[in-house]
This record gives sequence, structure tokens and C-alpha cells, in this order.
Amino acid sequence: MADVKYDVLGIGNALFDVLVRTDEAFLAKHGMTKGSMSLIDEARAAAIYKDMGPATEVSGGSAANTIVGIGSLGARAAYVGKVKDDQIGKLYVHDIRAAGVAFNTPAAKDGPATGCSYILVTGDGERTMNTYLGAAQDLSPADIDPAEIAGAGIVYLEGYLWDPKNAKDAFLKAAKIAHDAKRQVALTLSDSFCVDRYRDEFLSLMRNGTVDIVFANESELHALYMTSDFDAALKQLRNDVNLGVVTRSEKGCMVVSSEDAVAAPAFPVDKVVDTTGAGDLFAAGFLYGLARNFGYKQCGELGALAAAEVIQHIGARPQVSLKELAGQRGLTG
Ligand SMILES: OC[C@H]1O[C@H](O)[C@H](O)[C@@H]1O
Repeated sequence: MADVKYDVLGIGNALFDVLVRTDEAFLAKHGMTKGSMSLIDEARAAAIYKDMGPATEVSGGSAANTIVGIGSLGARAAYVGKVKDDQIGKLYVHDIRAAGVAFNTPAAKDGPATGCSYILVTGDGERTMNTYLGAAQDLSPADIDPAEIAGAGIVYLEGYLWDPKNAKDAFLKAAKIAHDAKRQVALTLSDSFCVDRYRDEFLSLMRNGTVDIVFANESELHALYMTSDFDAALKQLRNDVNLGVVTRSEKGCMVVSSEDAVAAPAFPVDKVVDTTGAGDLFAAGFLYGLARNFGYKQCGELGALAAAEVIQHIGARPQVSLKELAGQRGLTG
């Protein structure tokens, strides 16, 4: 798109990730549901952290991971999310700007600390997240700059924004500005537990045209339509949104619109180390392709490539240049 300042602008909960490899016994001891994202308070965060082994600390946040991935692929990317002006918040701002992402949301001067997600990664690579939202819960419509939103070809929003009190108003404000400027609005359903919390609202956003593109994995899709029948759920998705993108782990992805149903394969990986951010990086590759007007199959392959990179190491941010990786596979042209 010639007249855009950013190819994609993401809005999400700005979270710093504290990741550790652990076993099922740790999850059981702390009453965690494997594979879930639970919201926790400060006291529980302290209790979990105290019991964790040596951790890897790295910036995260679902939409932020996607936006960093889009930047790594060589597109113009921007992010809106709330941190506090504390040490972790400063690290967060450094990391996202150092990744080439435009980030101008003012940090909170007071209130809760920068949010953190305490992530337990079991031997099978599955991640179990415990999120203390902290300052992220104070993202509000005042943080939405109309000119920045209108300057983005695609505005990408995370379903997790439905958790904090004011963020959904920020979400709705951004979607309206984007549509008034004839831009596209994309939503990731975030996780199946999030879908269970906000099913009706997410369906309304799709059916009333607040969002144009939806990203979901299989379990989110099943949760959305409360069915275990994949084909039936996909058919409903196709009716409810302009473009639906469903990831299916090693089975690749399905992209559906009123005209098309396109499959793209997954990228084989030797060993899944940590699935944190798999969906985020898939969305990065896909949205990069969409911004470049690539066909849906190529968008899906770019998504699969970016996801394959991120699941082979700890943490949800790419550790190599995705642009180079995609170039080596002939996927950027
Ligand atoms: O999707 C993974 C991300 O979700 C959570 O928000 C964590 O911060 C993590 O980086």
C-alpha cells in the first residue's frame, strides 16, 4: 500500500516474559492448567516466581511478538501497548524500538508495575502462562493516536485486550478509525480460554464488521463455535468474517474467505522447544504477506516459516532475521 506509514500496527497487552523449563509436577503443585493463560495478581506472581528455576527473561506480549516478527521480515511496523516507567518497562521499550518498531505509547508514571507473564514450558514444548497484567491494564482510548492508526494498512488487535477494563474501548476506537480510513482490522482470538470468556463479544465483532480478518488455532475455532467438528466450524467462520485464518500445528493452516478456501503446509521442525508465540509469529508471516499482496498460500507459508523459527528456541521473539530466512526459502518475492 503506497499511502501507508506502517504496513501493520498492533495493539496489545505489553508484557515481559519470564520463561522457565519445568515439569508437569510444577504445574500440578501450583494448580495450573497446562496450555492455558491465567490472569494472576501480584501475590500469586511472587509465589510462582519464587518457586521457578533459573529463568529466561525476554520481552513478549502476543501482538507485540507479531509486530516484532513483521519488522523482522522487513515491513514497517508499529505497536501500541502500556508499560510503566520502571526498569522492566524501560527494557521493554528498548527491545521493541531496537527491533525497528515504532513505539510511542506513553509509559505510566504511577500505578501498577510493568506487566509480566510467568511462562512454564514443559518437556513437550507446551507453554502454560500466568499473566500479571500490571500497567498493561491501563491501556485506554487516550493511548490511541488517530493519525497513527489511520496511517496503518492493517490494524492488528489481540483478543487478550478484552481482559483489561479499558482496553476494549481502545480496541473499538482503533477499529473505527481504521475503517473510517478504509484500512483493515485483524483480530487474533488469543487462546481458547479467552474465547470461552468472550465468545459472544468476539462473534459480534466479526458479525457486525468491526473486524475483517480473524486468526485462530484449531482449539480456538472449536471453542468459538462450541463444536468438535472442524469442517462445520470452518464453514461458520467463513460466513462470519471476510478472511479467516486457522492454524493447525503440523497440519499447516486453512485460509477461508467467501471466494476461497486455501490450505498451506506447516514447516517441519526437528524439535519443538517452546510453543510460546507460535501463533503470534504465524500471524506475523501471514500479515507480512498480506501487506505485500501475496497469495494466501504464500502468506500461509510465510506464517508457517516464522512460527517454525520461534518454536525452536525459548521465548516468543525471533532470534534470526526472518527476512533472510524467508529470502532463503524464496518466499519474499
Ligand atoms: O502469545 C505468547 C505471548 O502471550 C503472552 O501475552 C506472553 O507475553 C507471550 O509472549
